[in-house]
Amino acid sequence: MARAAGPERRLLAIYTGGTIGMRSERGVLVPGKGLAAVLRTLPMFHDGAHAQARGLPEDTLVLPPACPDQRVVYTVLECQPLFDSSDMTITEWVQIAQTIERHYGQYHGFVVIHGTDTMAFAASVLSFMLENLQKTVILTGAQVPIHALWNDGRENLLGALLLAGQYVIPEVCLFFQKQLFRGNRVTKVDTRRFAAFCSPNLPPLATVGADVTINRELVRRVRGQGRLVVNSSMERDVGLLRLYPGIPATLVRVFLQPPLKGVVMETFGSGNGPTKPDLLRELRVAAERGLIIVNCTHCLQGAVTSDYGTGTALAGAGTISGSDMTSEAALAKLSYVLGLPGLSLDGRKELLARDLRGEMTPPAADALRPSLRGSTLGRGVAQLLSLSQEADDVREALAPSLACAAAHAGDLEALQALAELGGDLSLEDFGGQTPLHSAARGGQAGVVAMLLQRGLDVNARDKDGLSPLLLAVRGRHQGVIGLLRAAGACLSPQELEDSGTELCRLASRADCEGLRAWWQAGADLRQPGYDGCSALHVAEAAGNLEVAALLQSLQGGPGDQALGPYPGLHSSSSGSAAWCLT
Ligand SMILES: NC(=O)C[C@H](N)C(=O)O
Repeated sequence: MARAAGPERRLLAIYTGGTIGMRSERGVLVPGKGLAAVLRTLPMFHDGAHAQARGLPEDTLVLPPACPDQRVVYTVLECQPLFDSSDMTITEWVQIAQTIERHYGQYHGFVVIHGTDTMAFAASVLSFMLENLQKTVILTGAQVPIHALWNDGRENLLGALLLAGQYVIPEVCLFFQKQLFRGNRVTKVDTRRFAAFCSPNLPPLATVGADVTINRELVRRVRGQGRLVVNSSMERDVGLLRLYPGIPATLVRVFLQPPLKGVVMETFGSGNGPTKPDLLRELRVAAERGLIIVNCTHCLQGAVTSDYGTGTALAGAGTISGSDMTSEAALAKLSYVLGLPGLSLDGRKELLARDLRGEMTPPAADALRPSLRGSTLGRGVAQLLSLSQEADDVREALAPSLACAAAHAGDLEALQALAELGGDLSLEDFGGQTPLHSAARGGQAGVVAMLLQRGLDVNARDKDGLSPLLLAVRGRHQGVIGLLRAAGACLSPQELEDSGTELCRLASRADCEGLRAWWQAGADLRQPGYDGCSALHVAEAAGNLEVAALLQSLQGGPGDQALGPYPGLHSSSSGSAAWCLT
């Protein structure tokens, strides 16, 4: 974390709605359009003379100077429609994350103007969706509209803009009433007071008074150079169940039914609950069915412990500890972890037990990562994870090779752990291979799907010029070839030209599987070899009728049957028309 350098700091302010811009209509507050126009009239939010002298575009606002040699310049993107945050869901938060992703290169930081009612949920969800964040993202809003005479909106928004403009705090934060909190640690605690939020288990990252005080030791460090990844495939079938004295087991049973995949259970005190056998049985049955139940305390402060028999009984029924997470953070984390492709149930539970974005105080190291201890590779990753922050250089040097090894072995858990560590899964190992090459060579379809979803270059070449597709063809990994082709992989002109000789060799060996793999990758089976003969010539000359028949049936043209969107890869963009930024 550092004070940001440079004479001009550009910010994007994404206005989603909330009280800050609301107007009264027929006696009730509703979202109001035109926040940028209001800000333009307020001297604390816009220095018109400077904007004119600089020739800044019409839609760009500039703050008066906070320090002599730096200006914070910002653009307000107004969402359409605007929301009372009570109406917001993961769909809208995914769109905010994607907006940040689209504009990530153009701006130094981001402010999200949001209603306060669900701001703690929004901040938690965004913190998990935005992986490898290297820029400041601050959510803010108000209890009273900004155009009212006495309001908190001006101070909150100005503070958020100044902090995001002047400091690099690479986290999703929430700024309210002079305090900058880690977004996934907050909860709304007051319906009217300006101090609407608190962060019960983590002190503020910064406080603003006459001076700005940054709690440097609390701010998360950027790990690795990985590019921003937006995890938009969040699981929506998650729920929140608050226990109360005497809650009937039948009610719990109904709540835990499919399609629910994960539930945050708010319990008493330090994670305790009723130990009635019928209730424990319902929990056990659901957990055995694969439902993940995270135990969070309904107390504002403190953590789930194993101090009481009534708490360990819940653990015995298959619930997992949410430590000191807020329910908002636990729900968001559950949605994130369940949305990750290809992980085993144990792998998901392990991620839930681990501190991923600073959302929990890390549990004791020996309680962590049981499944990572299962293999040599997993042990290596577990050791890397436990290295102190000073060992970042070592970690960065080893991560690409470990990622390739994990991809080749199909070890999704180890890969996910590396990604969580800030490891850039698109980095090459010493041979120039990315984990996608290794997974393709190893025929690991699950890993290939996961890496493609993270946007790895499908046509990357290693130091020998080999692509993942060619490696999958050589290994005859049909599932992988299909995934790569659907994501846009194609053989290069040189590979297509060289394929003729290889096809002839396969035909001479009657290797039907190999021929099919080339066809599936888009090769033209009529391509002649070095001597001008095609694979069909070779098969006929050898009298191999089965191979000849196969070639005749396939050689109508390259195998394009796999082309078309790979389900899941592009799904996140669907529905964006329903909510867009103007
Ligand atoms: N203070 C606020 O912003 C409350 C409003 N109902 C909202 O969440 O949008």
